[in-house]
Amino acid sequence: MTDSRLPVAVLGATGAVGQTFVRLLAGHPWFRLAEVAASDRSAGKRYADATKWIEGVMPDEVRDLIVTTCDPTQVSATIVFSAMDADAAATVEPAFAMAGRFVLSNTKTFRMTDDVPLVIPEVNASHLALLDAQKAKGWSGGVVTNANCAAIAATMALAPLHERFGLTELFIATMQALSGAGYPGVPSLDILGNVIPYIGGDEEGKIEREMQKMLGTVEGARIAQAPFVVSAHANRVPVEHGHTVVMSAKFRQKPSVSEAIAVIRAWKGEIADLNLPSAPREPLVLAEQPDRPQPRRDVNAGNGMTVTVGRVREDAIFHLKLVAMGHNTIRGAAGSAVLNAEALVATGRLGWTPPGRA
Ligand SMILES: NC(=O)C1=CN([C@@H]2O[C@H](COP(=O)(O)OP(=O)(O)OC[C@H]3O[C@@H](n4cnc5c(N)ncnc54)[C@H](OP(=O)(O)O)[C@@H]3O)[C@@H](O)[C@H]2O)C=CC1
Ligand SMILES: N[C@@H](CC(=O)OP(=O)(O)O)C(=O)O
Repeated sequence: MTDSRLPVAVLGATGAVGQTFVRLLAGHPWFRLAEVAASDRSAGKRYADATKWIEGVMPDEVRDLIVTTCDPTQVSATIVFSAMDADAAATVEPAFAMAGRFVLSNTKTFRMTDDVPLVIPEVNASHLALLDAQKAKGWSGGVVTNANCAAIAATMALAPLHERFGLTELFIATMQALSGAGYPGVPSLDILGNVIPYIGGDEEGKIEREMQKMLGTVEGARIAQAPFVVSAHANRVPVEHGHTVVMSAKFRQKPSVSEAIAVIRAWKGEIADLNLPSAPREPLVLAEQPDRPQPRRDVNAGNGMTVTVGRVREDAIFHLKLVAMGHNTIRGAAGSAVLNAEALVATGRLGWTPPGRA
């Protein structure tokens, strides 16, 4: 039987996020993982030999693929997921876009570039319109990015409140899981029984900048950022998966706790009607119990694509405080990029219709 799914590629396929792509794409109804690429160190090897597989069992269909370099002359897929080292992405991702490919990138490199959309489809699928502006660079493809993993969890929780009440000030402290640091990541003797109040690579700066872009609006060839200020504290904690963010927020119009809860419960987001394969039935869930969300209990909600919110209550300095938690390598990274690709396809930007859709 012929496989009518679209062949796709993963750049940085041997890394921690790359492996999450491989797991999420195994058995995907629209996409078939056909090509894997990584650094010169891995190129030419079988994927199974080049990769130190971290979680579960490596899918059979990828084991014997030969790893190529991250070069558009070596990779033929139109949809290319990028989980590359951020410095290498600076030249590689534009080269793919120039060669007519659509790059769905996890890296920080182009997130804040004016004409590059920074997308959580439920929050701002409309920002994909920026792809039209990228044509001015001579690109026949394009680059779509997803945000920092902690910023994604926070933005999803705040999106319904911002839409209704207008966020003005946000204080946020994160408790970020170890898988966010890649593999082998933080040495065990540094993190066991410990909390590290610092995450390198300007983690706090990314959280303080990226949310305003995601919650902004399209204005021609750029995004008019949402006008709120953020103060972030990022911490590494001994949790395997799941970034927890505790937040205090102030709004143009002060919501009561019950209004805030009602707005969060009612929120479905921008893509509810598109029926995308990776979209969870509920992008946001409000936990009933007073001691949730917790990574151990809630991280796999919606196959890792649901963000769980809890502890919505009054704040004596700001207006409201709340907690949100999401899977950092699924909703915070590879799962979001796959959902972005599904949104691109479903909105007709590839001119390709997936199997089973009219
Ligand atoms: N971990 C997380 O939760 C998140 C990570 N990200 C981002 O995703 C990206 C990948 O992160 P992560 O998987 O943790 O990192 P890893 O270090 O685990 O993996 C990096 C990948 O990039 C490849 N690579 C390194 N240098 C080059 C190069 N010069 N040319 C081509 N490929 C190269 C590596 O290949 P090789 O094996 O051959 O060295 C490997 O496949 C990073 O940009 C990170 O910031 C984003 C959101 C969340
Ligand atoms: N820095 C994040 C993971 C990451 O790579 O973030 P970014 O994609 O913003 O570089 C963490 O440690 O949990």
